[in-house]
Amino acid sequence: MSVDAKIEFPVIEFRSSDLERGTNGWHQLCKKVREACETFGCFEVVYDTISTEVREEMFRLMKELVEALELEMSPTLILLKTLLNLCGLKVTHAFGEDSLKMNYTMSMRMMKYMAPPPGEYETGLFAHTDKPVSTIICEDQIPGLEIEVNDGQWMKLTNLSPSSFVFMVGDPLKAWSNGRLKSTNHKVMMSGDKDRFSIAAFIMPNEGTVIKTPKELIDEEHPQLFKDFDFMKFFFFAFSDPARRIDSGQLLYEFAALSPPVSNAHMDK
Ligand SMILES: O=C(O)CCC(=O)C(=O)O
Ligand SMILES: [Fe+2]
Repeated sequence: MSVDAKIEFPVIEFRSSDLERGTNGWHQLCKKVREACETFGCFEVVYDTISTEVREEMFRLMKELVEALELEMSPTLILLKTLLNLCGLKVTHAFGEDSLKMNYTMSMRMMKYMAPPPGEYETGLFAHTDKPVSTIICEDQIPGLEIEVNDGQWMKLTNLSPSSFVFMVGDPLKAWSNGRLKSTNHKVMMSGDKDRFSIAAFIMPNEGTVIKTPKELIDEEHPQLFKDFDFMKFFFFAFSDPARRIDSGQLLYEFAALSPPVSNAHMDK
């Protein structure tokens, strides 16, 4: 909806001839960009070097991938349920209570990790545990993802099949499962001479979702480790300023740890 018909949103054409530094065209372009940024803080970029066909193809493929990932997600949740049961955990009731049922949106992020200088081994993404409920990573066959298997021991995920995704448990799922599911510390390390591209699909529960450990997962042997918490509050906390000083894997404990753990926390609820 247009707010005021008299206000004209700046439209700036980026012609390749004007992109050469120091030319007249370059100076004029700089002036237009500066003015637009001063008045509006944004502007429309007309840049036809990237053809409409390439853009259309990119969005078509992205839609295809999103649909595939959405399909992938439901089997993954079923798999989780099965895994928990196979681990001997008495969770049949918990699921029959729909405790893992939630409404969520999937947000996606595309990443490009630049190849490091020759011969170097460089951090592409610092070590962290994921803050969404779970993540599915799709990479372009250039390895780089590493997971921490023991304290300080990193395992490189190489030789992933071209049709595989990597599923990561996030901190909220770890809290929900009373620590039984592990939210693995992971990072991206770059070596070699190729850039790496990846796409991550994050499961973000809707606002108001409370992460609550089902009572079936709490007993004398497995006291409740985390209090019930609002997912969004945890998410905002994890990306807040004070959280910067805290190790990523510790954030969940800082935010929601019950100290000491409680073996009958849910019993009378
Ligand atoms: O790019 C990757 O392989 C990992 C991305 C990741 O861990 C993240 O975005 O949380
Ligand atoms: Fe991650």
